[in-house]
Amino acid sequence: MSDQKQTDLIHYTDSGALYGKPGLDLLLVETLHCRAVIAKQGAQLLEFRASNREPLLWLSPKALFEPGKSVRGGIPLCLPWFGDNRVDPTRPKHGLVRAKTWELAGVKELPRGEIELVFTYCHGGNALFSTAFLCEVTMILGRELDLQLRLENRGDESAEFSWAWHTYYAVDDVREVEVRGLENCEFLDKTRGLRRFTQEGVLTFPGEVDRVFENAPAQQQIATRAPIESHSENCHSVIAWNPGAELAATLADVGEHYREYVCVEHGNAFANSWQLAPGEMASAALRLAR
Ligand SMILES: O=P(O)(O)OC[C@H]1O[C@H](O)[C@H](O)[C@@H](O)[C@@H]1O
Repeated sequence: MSDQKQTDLIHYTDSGALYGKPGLDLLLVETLHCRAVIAKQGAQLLEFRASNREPLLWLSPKALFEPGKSVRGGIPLCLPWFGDNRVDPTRPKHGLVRAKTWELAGVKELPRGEIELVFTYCHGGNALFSTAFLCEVTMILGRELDLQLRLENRGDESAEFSWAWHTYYAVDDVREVEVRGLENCEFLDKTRGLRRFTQEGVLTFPGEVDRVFENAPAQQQIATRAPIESHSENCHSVIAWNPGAELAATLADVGEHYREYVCVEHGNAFANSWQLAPGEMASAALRLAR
């Protein structure tokens, strides 16, 4: 692919130019198939919309674009731990990589016109997470969205990694959304001290919902106007979250907008966390379509 083509399809821009809030470097991808915006911080997809389709992702109108802080919306990647750190809860929630600047290691136009972007982040090992690791995220931006994760333990001891693609889907009203594909599955309820329950029927969001499904099925459907299909490979945990009105009012970058999204996150957390030996590599994938 020529450099010219590369610059035609990908624009290097920033959050000041796109959202009127300077702070983060962004990539804007516009092709016949789709439009996407990605922050180099966290390799975080902020927007994705297939041509003539509804936007897949929600980006908060109150989002902040501050270096070192995850942006509210799109698909932040939580890694190397999901949620509170189990050893030391004072460590940042959801791990480290969502607030770090990643390297754009590859850009390719595929034969059918999809754009493939490869981002890498290398952690050297520090007081927050002692094991060194290499993380690679590949995004294939076409009519559908394909995400792939490769994670390698580069340390000299075995370590536990828990992680999730923390996807914020755009919906008309979360109170009318149904998530299908989790019926009869057990979940840990984060709003009730992580006690275990069984999901009776489809999952709905009448108020605050924060549920961790371990050993979850590979496919879900978010039933709303213009339904969303998710298909994962080697992602055994699904986390469903919406804060509801009361909790949202305490989140400066959500507030009254909580009805506009639902999070259905895919990864490997809690009982599904990855234990990787030195030099061991693991991978997973997620395909999303609307
Ligand atoms: O506000 P954040 O750190 O991005 O976390 C947002 C949410 O992420 C996950 O869905 C967790 O299960 C929730 O407990 C958490 O509130």
